[in-house]
Amino acid sequence: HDKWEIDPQELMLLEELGSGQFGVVRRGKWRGSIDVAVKMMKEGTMSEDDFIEEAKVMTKLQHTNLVQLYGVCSKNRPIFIVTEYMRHGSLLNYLRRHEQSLTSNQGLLLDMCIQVCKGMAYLERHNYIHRDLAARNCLVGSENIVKVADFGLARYVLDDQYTSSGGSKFPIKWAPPEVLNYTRFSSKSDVWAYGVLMWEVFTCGKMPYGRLKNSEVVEKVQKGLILEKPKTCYKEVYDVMRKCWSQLPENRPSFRVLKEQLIGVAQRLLVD
Ligand SMILES: Cn1cc(-c2ccnc(-n3ncc4cc(C(C)(C)C)cc(F)c4c3=O)c2CO)cc(Nc2ccncn2)c1=O
Repeated sequence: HDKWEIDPQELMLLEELGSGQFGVVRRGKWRGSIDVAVKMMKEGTMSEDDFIEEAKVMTKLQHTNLVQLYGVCSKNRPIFIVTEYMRHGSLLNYLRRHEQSLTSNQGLLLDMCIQVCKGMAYLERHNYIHRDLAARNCLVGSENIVKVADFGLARYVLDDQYTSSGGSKFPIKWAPPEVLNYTRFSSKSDVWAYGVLMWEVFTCGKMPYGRLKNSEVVEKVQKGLILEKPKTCYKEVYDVMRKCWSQLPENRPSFRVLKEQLIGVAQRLLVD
């Protein structure tokens, strides 16, 4: 019996949560009581057989700061991807909606960054690359818990506007030089994206590089321009962001090291 295969008859579909890269996502109940989110994969958006194979691995990735994949309904079309439900939606929307109360709460902003870092350190330990880490791809649950979502799914997107670095949907503003030039993804390219995510958190959801066009961002990033320090951000926190934006991947810290550094900063800042 394939543990990762979910019987659709055990699912009750409720309201729509939004439509992501692959089509409509709805809230649901699994086996009567478990809150889930169900992605109903629009035909032609994903290389489904490859994903179904990978789902066996993904269901084994379990951490409090990762949105848990419960399984898939792959026996009929469209396939369903069933995950844990996070009641407050994307971190990006959460930051923008709560800007007033968050700007004065550096401790909470830093805690959110540390939670994402813990989830990413777990993926790094399992040699798992996210490929599209950003505040829009993290989710918020009860008691300000933050989890990383949709890790690894970028590999199965069929839309080449998203997959090729020249495409209109490629996340240029979260990409390091080696990804812009050679689409060379690694945990160190996830670290660069994590630095941009920290900037998003401390600006409560501003767009990185403002209204600069993607082509202008590519040019500036390759010249070594980096995002400016957010107004409400301690210098020690900005120093950590800057390390994530080292031009060379080997000069960026690992998520394991980042986690220790950020916890250290939190202890120093929150004692005073
Ligand atoms: C698990 N989950 C998923 C979503 C939800 C809803 C719609 N689209 C998405 N998204 N968003 C982004 C996304 C991105 C990708 C890349 C391959 C990385 C590009 C692949 C996806 F498959 C998705 C997806 O499905 C999500 C994220 O997977 C919303 C939740 N919760 C709420 C709660 C209240 N209001 C709105 N959403 C929730 O708990």
